[in-house]
Amino acid sequence: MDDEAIVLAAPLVRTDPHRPDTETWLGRPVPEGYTDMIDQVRELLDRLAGAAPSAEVVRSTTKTVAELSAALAAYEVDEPDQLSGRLGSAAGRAQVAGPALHVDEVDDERMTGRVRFGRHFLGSNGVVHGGAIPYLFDDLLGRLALGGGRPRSRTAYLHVDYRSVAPIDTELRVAAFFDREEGRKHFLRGTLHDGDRLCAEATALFVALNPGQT
Ligand SMILES: CCCCC/C=C\C/C=C\C/C=C\C/C=C\CCCC(=O)SCCNC(=O)CCNC(=O)[C@H](O)C(C)(C)COP(=O)(O)OP(=O)(O)OC[C@H]1O[C@@H](n2cnc3c(N)ncnc32)[C@H](O)[C@@H]1OP(=O)(O)O
Repeated sequence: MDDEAIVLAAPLVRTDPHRPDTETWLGRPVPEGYTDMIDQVRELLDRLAGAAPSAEVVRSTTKTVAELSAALAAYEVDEPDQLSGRLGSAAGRAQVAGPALHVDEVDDERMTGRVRFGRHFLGSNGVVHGGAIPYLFDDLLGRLALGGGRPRSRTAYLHVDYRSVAPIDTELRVAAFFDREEGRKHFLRGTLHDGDRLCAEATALFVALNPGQT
């Protein structure tokens, strides 16, 4: 079984995966508090984006962040052992490059959830940066592409239509649908809503990798 199949086995049930008490990655326990640490880093990125600090605060923050980087550098691991981005049941897979996506319901053909883009993802005028939305869809649709026991696949194209602005600091709804497959080609579609208002929708092709294809 490949790594993705192992990870996805856990979240493919009706669940509220936010802040799981315990989680394992490839049979190993995830350190207690790991997702809390990721949440704090998300908060830090939001605060950083929104702050115009004094020179004194800039100096002390720079020092503190450098110390944190050094502490984590001592625990650097190779890709197979990385936790960030690999925790399928954590918000946003514990990957701060993207927003904290919470999956609420998932089956083989459909996935629904919630997402909140913080200040870190601000473009302008209180609206999410246009580049953050394809990231969200790639992640959302990529997860569903791997569902249902389907083989590993890669995004071949991702088309995003921006229908109306997506506000930051607002809980938005996401949905993903597995539309059809034609051989190795898997066609998926996704939506992002603010209440009843459609903010963006996406269509994507994921191509299943051949055995041994890297
Ligand atoms: C990143 C996550 C890592 C996870 C690690 C482990 C655990 C994590 C836990 C959970 C993970 C959960 C979810 C994952 C979340 C997100 C997923 C993100 C996925 C990505 O973000 S991944 C990076 C971006 N992605 C690329 O980096 C692709 C670069 N590219 C290629 O790697 C090749 O290009 C490939 C493989 C796509 C195809 O190559 P190939 O040689 O295998 O196959 P071929 O070219 O023959 O295409 C076969 C048929 O698809 C048609 N086709 C192909 N491309 C097309 C296009 N653009 N438009 C229209 N049709 C197209 C052909 O026309 C033919 O169609 P036909 O058979 O009908 O002729």
